[in-house]
Amino acid sequence: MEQFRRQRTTGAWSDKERGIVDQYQTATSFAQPAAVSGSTKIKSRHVDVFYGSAQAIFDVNLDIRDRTVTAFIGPSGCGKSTFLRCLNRMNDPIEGARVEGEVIIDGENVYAPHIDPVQLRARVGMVFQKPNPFPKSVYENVAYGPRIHGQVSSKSELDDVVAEALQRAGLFEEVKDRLDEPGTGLSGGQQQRLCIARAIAVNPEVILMDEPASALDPIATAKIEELIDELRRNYCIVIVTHSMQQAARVSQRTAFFHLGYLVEEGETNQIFTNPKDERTQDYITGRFG
Ligand SMILES: Nc1ncnc2c1ncn2[C@@H]1O[C@H](COP(=O)(O)OP(=O)(O)OP(=O)(O)O)[C@@H](O)[C@H]1O
Repeated sequence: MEQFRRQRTTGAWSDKERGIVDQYQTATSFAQPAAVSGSTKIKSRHVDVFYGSAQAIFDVNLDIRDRTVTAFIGPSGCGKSTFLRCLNRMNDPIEGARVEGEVIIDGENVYAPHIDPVQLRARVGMVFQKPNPFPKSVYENVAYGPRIHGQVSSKSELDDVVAEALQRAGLFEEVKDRLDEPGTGLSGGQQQRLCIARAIAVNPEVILMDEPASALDPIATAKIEELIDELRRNYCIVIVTHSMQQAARVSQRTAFFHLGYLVEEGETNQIFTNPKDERTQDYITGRFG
């Protein structure tokens, strides 16, 4: 614990701040001891985003590691979701939205003219705040992606892909006798795990999660967090969260955004216990947000 008791670079912690930081430390149940050793999967370079004439993201340069959970935190409206959507071109369909700069995944700029956004979104899947299963069966929700992307050649192969995705999403045991029932009939937490299974089924490399547990109760949230911790063994995961405790629990790296700028990025422990920038310090200790 001693390493967490050092002074921050911008001055000594007050007792109140120290208490808050200690809470993050206690909240950190499984993510922190993990190695933060994944190679760089995604690089953003000079990314600006505009909605019409209003600029929402300013010159963001960020390296995101593979097999690591990176949390985006920051006050409401600071641009977390906007920047997350840049990573799989989900801003493209928004009228008036314009992205400048480069997002490079495995050495290739995803904004290059030859990139097909639909194929990109299979490689870089997304899970939203509100679970949004299709109005189809549990099975069809998961089978849809592999089928339209032509990734399977027979029904039995599709059955295997569906079962494996449900297993990886920690849902198979709960739904194996309900595969033909509507996905919308599952509980909120199960629906969110179904959406994660749907994302996994097309064999992505990156999973983006925009506040994936904010509509869920604490038990369902805990299951999603455990699942995220499990999934990072195989995927690059980026999660937007309003909960700093959640960021501390699930992520190994954290990026703090403020007013459209990336203020600071680093190991989650460092961001929460020894931030370099006073704005990060003020945010994590609740001075604004
Ligand atoms: N579709 C849109 N059209 C116009 N402006 C938008 C749009 N989406 C977001 N914005 C603006 O861009 C800025 C960043 O919003 P964004 O939703 O990315 O922030 P955020 O940090 O994710 O916020 P929150 O935590 O409240 O979800 C805000 O000023 C917001 O009003």
